[in-house]
Amino acid sequence: MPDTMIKICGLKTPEAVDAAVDAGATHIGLVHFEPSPRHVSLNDAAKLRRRVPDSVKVVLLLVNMQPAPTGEALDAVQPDVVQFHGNETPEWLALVKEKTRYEVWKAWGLMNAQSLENVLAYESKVDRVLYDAPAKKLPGGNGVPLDWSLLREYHHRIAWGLAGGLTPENVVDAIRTTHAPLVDASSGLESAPGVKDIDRITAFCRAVREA
Ligand SMILES: O=C(O)c1ccccc1NCC(=O)[C@H](O)[C@H](O)COP(=O)(O)O
Repeated sequence: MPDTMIKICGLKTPEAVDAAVDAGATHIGLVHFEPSPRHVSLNDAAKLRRRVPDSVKVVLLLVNMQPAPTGEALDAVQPDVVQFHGNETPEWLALVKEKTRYEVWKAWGLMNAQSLENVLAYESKVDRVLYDAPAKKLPGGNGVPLDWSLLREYHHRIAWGLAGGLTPENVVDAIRTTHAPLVDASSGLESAPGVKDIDRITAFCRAVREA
């Protein structure tokens, strides 16, 4: 079984980015969504992006942006992946995938078996679906686990990843329950909203490798 990919999301500082890269993250996430405590400006995201080695993918995270600002954000940051974390339609994401060079991910709030069926509207329109807990005060980054049993023995038709309330303490169980090929964590690796804890980033990556 290939190693589980690791996305550390909501990074705002060079120190946190460097720590995630050094700890073995395969993806680092930059949130451009002003209501989030992890929001980074496009200028800061571009600076952080430039310090990431080619071996690690940079994911720019957007929420319900219109086409023109989406293009401006992608041009400014030049990520490897764009993750849409709002109510973006399959048609819009298929257009982004067709017209740009970016890997396209769709975050999907997983509530029940029906929501697992509903996400199939994005099949062949995105590169990966990131299953997360349903939106709460924020569309994501809420620190709430989803029901992993929904994914036990599920036959996935779209490349996927697991997010939602993952921590160094629960990620081994999450991987063993779901066999997620990628895990994503944000608030569970923080000492305060938006403040990443370097030791927790390191512990999370170590736990994933031991799963
Ligand atoms: O992280 C945020 O603040 C955020 C805000 C708005 C939309 C998405 C956001 N995060 C996206 C992610 O991919 C998070 O890593 C994911 O939702 C898991 O977050 P957490 O439950 O805090 O680990």
